[in-house]
Amino acid sequence: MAELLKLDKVTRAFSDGTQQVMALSNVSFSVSEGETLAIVGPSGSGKSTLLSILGLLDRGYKGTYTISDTNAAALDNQQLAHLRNREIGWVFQNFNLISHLSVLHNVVLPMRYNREIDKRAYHQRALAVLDSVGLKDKLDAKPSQLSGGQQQRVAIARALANQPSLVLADEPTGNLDSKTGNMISELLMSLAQAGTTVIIVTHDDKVAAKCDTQIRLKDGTIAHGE
Ligand SMILES: Nc1ncnc2c1ncn2[C@@H]1O[C@H](COP(=O)(O)OP(=O)(O)OP(=O)(O)O)[C@@H](O)[C@H]1O
Repeated sequence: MAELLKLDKVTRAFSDGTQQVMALSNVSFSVSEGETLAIVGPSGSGKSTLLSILGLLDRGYKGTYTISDTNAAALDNQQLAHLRNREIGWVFQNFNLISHLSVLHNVVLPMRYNREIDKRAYHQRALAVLDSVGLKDKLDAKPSQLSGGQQQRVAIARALANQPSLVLADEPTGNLDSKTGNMISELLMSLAQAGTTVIIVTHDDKVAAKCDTQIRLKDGTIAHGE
């Protein structure tokens, strides 16, 4: 499979006023189209920092991040926002659905920021992704009327609305019981079979083991052979 993204010697330092914290040091790896990757490691090892860079939310790093043949550092804020909206879908631990919007309208929302999609196609596309996660019969429900697993499936449908090449999931099973978490991780794995790259930050070894590749961070570097 072709390469989707590549980090080359990515380093991210934060200053707390008196001293520098190296959140990431010289991190290099690449991920292919349709690959599933788990990022694991203890608290403070740099997982969130890495996810922010991969998600084009943080540009304060040194080194090179290339996604879809584009060097992220060469883009201005508007180009970055465009690339983010087109290429990346997010899934969070707490689902982050909009409580006053129906399931259907939560999924339509990201399309409203995508000028490449005709307004007339919104509903049809939302229906198709909701069908693919098994929630076609919950279109008018509000998030609070759904179980945690159903809410996460809506969130996955929303992440897919713009047909991204990359889905970034931050502890997607962290708020779910193990059976529901297993279903959600299987659903995320199935996205990769359709060619979407899936990167999951997780504390759950069972989720990590399902991924093609695991990266273990330790003090901001990739730990090998542990
Ligand atoms: N905005 C910031 N300012 C200062 N230091 C930061 C900032 N963001 C992260 N750090 C530091 O960088 C290091 C890595 O943090 P990060 O949040 O990436 O770890 P993590 O592996 O995601 O942790 P957790 O599992 O607890 O979420 C930590 O030492 C953290 O204190």
